[in-house]
Amino acid sequence: MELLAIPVFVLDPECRVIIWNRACERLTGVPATEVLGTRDHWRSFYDVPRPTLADLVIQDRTAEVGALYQRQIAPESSPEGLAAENWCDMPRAGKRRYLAVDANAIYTDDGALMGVIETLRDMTDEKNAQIALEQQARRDALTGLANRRWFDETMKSEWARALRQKQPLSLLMVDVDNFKQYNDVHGHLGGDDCLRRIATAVASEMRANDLVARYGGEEFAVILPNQALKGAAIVAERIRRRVEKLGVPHPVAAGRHVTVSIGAATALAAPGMDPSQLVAIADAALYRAKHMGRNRISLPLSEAA
Ligand SMILES: Nc1nc2c(ncn2[C@@H]2O[C@H](COP(=O)(O)OP(=O)(O)OP(=O)(O)O)[C@@H](O)[C@H]2O)c(=O)[nH]1
Repeated sequence: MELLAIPVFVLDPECRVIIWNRACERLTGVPATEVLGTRDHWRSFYDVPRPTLADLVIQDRTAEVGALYQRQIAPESSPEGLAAENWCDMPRAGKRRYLAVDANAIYTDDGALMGVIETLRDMTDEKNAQIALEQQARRDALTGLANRRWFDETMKSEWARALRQKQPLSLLMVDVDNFKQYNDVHGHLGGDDCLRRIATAVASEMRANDLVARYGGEEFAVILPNQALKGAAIVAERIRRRVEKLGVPHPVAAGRHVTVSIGAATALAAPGMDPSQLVAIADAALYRAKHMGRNRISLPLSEAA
């Protein structure tokens, strides 16, 4: 076991380390001499005290795996023990790692527990590749912003959160003005370039919890969690000005520059309502902003000054 290429450690029935092989030393950056005979093995994997999978098997706490691990592998694939995957802090190795872990009990001939063997597989590269793929599938290819699917998912989860926390949820619909004429003069590729510049400008005005998405065509949507209408109007006006200041020449617009119109909406989520109503209210406000002459923001009718 010492020379196995796979990282392995073994705990005795009192959860003390009795084997910590070389590959485990390499993975964790912790020499065997430091952990053998101790119950400190968790320190090699986590910043805060918590059981490893082997501890859960020994202590018959298998019901806790779901809460403690990112992913539990179905028991059928590991009938003798437990299998799970988790992000580990790896304090001594200095680099977070995604580990696939198996923990299997070893018994004496007369059925007494001798210990539990835990094997570890570093799956960080595979996990990162999977995350990158998932992220890519949620982004709009032209602008790199969240795509419509990500927008819909976020609206749903933020709506549920707003309902739970009794916090307002705001939404901005941002639409490029007279974009058809821009395309007509600069061609579709020129239009694409303009959309990218606007996307970057809108995204630069956002805070960490906000989500900017390409809603479709030349329309963007901005989700502002925990934001009341007053704050949403301030963000909207900042975005409007930011785009105007880009100074992208427009062949026919009144100010000769590309501008956006923005409709804002805010709701205190209530049971029986759904996020599509917020989209409809913001869309109606956007329509009014267009109707009033473009390059402006508009609030829901009941809130407008
Ligand atoms: N270049 C480019 N153009 C797009 C894209 N998606 C939509 N468009 C164009 O955006 C234009 C939108 O035109 P309209 O809906 O008439 O709106 P508009 O000309 O912006 O007028 P208002 O919204 O009323 O100010 C159309 O010409 C679409 O072809 C895209 O991905 N790239």
